[in-house]
Amino acid sequence: MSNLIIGLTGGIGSGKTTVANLFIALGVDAVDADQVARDVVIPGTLSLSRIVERYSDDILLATGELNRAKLREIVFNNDAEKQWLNDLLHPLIREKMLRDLAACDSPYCLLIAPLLIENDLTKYVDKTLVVDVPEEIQLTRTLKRDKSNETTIRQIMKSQITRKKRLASADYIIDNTSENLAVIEESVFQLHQKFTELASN
Ligand SMILES: CC(C)(COP(=O)(O)OP(=O)(O)OC[C@H]1O[C@@H](n2cnc3c(N)ncnc32)[C@H](O)[C@@H]1O)[C@@H](O)C(=O)NCCC(=O)NCCS
Ligand SMILES: Nc1ncnc2c1ncn2[C@@H]1O[C@H](COP(=O)(O)OP(=O)(O)OP(=O)(O)O)[C@@H](O)[C@H]1O
Repeated sequence: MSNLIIGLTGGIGSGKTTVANLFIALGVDAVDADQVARDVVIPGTLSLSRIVERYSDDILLATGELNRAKLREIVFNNDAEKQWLNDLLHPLIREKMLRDLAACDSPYCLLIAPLLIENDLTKYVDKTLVVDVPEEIQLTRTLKRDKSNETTIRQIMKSQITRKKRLASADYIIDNTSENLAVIEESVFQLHQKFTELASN
């Protein structure tokens, strides 16, 4: 169990994974809620059967895995379906995430969670680190990365807390606007030293 848990959050496409990978390269253990969300719907799980019951086999890829792109289009364009999926998955995600966090043993560890503030997961962390970029950058980077469309991405952004409220909940902020990775690496390194010191006190 680590001495200190840092909650790393940010809106869709803000750069949570990019920033988290820089901490991981420095030897920091991390639990990624997006990865946990994938783990709880692998073939053979009860949750995947519930999803198939609701949307039929059409929601699966030929491999039997969840067609995530298809479910993304459904839930982020229909609030009731999004609520149904959140109610199904969030308790399972929370349980596995807490188990994985207890197994971390670097001096401090990261909980990477896009909905850290929205889902009141801040109670499980000691400090909140927000990865921040302007909304237009979130949109352009996500569109470039995913085979999605602008309407869906804007819907996802709308279903998350506003940038202003997220920043107001932050103990620390990483500005991820620069496209020069060395700049981001330097911010991460400064924070790593601060967190290592906090964890040793
Ligand atoms: C709908 C799904 C299958 C789409 O999968 P896809 O691979 O396209 O996206 P991925 O899971 O990588 O999520 C991408 C980003 O979308 C945003 N996002 C995902 N789920 C949600 C949600 N329920 N509410 C708001 N934003 C969300 C986050 O910023 C996340 O980082 C997937 O997002 C999902 O299962 N969501 C429900 C579980 C959840 O809330 N996951 C977030 C971590 S707690
Ligand atoms: N500083 C940066 N400069 C240029 N591109 C970046 C930068 N940071 C991240 N990206 C790119 O932007 C996209 C989104 O970044 P990333 O996947 O790290 O965000 P995320 O917050 O984890 O996203 P999601 O919420 O969707 O899981 C990726 O394609 C990534 O390579």
